[in-house]
Amino acid sequence: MAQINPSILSADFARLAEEAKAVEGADWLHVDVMDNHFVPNLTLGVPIVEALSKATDTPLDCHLMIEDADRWAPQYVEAGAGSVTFHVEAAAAPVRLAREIRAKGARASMALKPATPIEPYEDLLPELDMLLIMTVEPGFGGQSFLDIMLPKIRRTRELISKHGLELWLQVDGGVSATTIERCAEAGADVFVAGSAVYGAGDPAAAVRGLRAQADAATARASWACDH
Ligand SMILES: O=C(CO)[C@@H](O)[C@H](O)COP(=O)(O)O
Repeated sequence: MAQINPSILSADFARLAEEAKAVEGADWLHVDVMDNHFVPNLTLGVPIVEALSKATDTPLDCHLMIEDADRWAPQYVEAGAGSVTFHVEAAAAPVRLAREIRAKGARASMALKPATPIEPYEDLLPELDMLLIMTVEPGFGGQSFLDIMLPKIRRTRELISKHGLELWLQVDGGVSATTIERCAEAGADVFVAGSAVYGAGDPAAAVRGLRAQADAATARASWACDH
């Protein structure tokens, strides 16, 4: 079944605990950590992740858009994240870092900006629990989905199948009722949605609607048949 991870970047930061509860029923809560260096925006850090992990039963999927990921990522596991995503562009030693995240008890995930190809990282895939393909330039919610990322999603799904991996394939940026089916058909199975969830009148219903659309699209997709 498709997983839907609401991004709290689109939530009301003054009411984070309530906003987390508003999407209970989602698979994970996506937490965007930005340092104003790796991306031109600044959000939150370890203390808020620690507080959020106590405020909700939904596991936290922390997406680190920060420099010096090797130093900081393990601290997010200690703060209570169940999954930690670092950007390959910001990690000096991605294999060592993925192993450290797993050894500390979280799922290890690596993200690629739109201009970063997947092919140089094929041999790293067995070290990961999830691969995140950014479908916008990281930094802000509410941007338009980049259709030109669909071939990268397809190629990544082929690599996952070729190696027989259980790796989850996440997409993030501009995912909505109008784009989620294309992502699912291309091979994504984990969907981050910010404005499409928190901009809806009923965020929990928006999660259910997106999941139903993604499941229907996956059922039609050829990649899912040999899964
Ligand atoms: O990481 C990011 C942006 O850098 C995302 O998680 C956005 O927060 C998604 O927001 P929408 O595009 O779904 O509004």
